[in-house]
Amino acid sequence: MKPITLRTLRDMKARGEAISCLTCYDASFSAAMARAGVEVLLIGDSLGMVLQGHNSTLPVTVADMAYHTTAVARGNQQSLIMADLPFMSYATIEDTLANAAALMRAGAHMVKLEGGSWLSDSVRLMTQGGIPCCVHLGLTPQSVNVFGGYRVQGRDEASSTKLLEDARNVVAAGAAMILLECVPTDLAKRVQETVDVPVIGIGAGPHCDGQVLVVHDMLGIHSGKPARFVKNFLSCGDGSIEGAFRSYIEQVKSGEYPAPEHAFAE
Ligand SMILES: Nc1nc(=O)c2c([nH]1)NC[C@@H]1CN(c3ccc(C(=O)N[C@@H](CCC(=O)O)C(=O)O)cc3)CN21
Ligand SMILES: CC(C)C(=O)C(=O)O
Ligand SMILES: [Mg+2]
Repeated sequence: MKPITLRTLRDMKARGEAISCLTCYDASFSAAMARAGVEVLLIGDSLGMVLQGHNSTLPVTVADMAYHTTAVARGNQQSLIMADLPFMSYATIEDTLANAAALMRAGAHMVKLEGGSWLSDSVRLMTQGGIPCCVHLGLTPQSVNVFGGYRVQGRDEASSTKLLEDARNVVAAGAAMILLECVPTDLAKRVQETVDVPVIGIGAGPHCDGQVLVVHDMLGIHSGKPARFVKNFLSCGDGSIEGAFRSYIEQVKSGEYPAPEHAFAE
């Protein structure tokens, strides 16, 4: 099998084949996801919550991200590996370039940052320097204290217009992918139609070019009430973990997931 690249993903968007993405933090899960055929593995800063036990992603460091990225990269040669730049590691251009470079040296093929139009200069410089970028819009968990909780974003006219503008601007600056978290289904559809790069969604409805979930969530490991977009795929397959990954890929590609109950209608 040929390794998945950004070209593969752009071709998938063009022919309407949904892209599957899961978070991944270690070599064993990386190998299992590659065997199942998950196209994109995200070393998410959600590891601060699901691995480290913090109640937000803010304590995660670049060293933490690099450590897990190294492990995931060793686990497989097939999937596209994307790593989150953690909280406050991209507040200045100098920090952004140095920290993104550290994640690329650790084995990432691209990095993801949370924000909007203000990231344009960083995105342009990283892309020019050889670091493809995904910009995460909507519910950006590193801003939980600004939002006052994990709330759906882009629900009113002003914020949905701004989100669409942000998507246009970062793509014009060179962003190779957009990730939309917890936004109304219709807004995600407008973004997907507007930009010519793949749009991956979580709690963003069925019209995105692909879907992502935190692996712990889709295997049924969560404390308390899971978010609306979470579905347990361990109980969908043959009971094995690789079976859960295969069920996830199948349901993302067939459109069975996400169903309306996993999305925000408005
Ligand atoms: N295990 C885990 N799964 C995740 O998806 C995840 C993390 N951790 N950590 C980092 C962020 C935090 N995320 C979250 C956390 C909570 C909600 C949540 O409770 N959302 C409400 C929406 C409430 C509203 O209507 O505004 C929901 O019901 O889904 C969403 C995303 C997504 N990320
Ligand atoms: C939830 C996904 C999109 C993420 O950013 C993470 O796992 O950190
Ligand atoms: Mg993240």
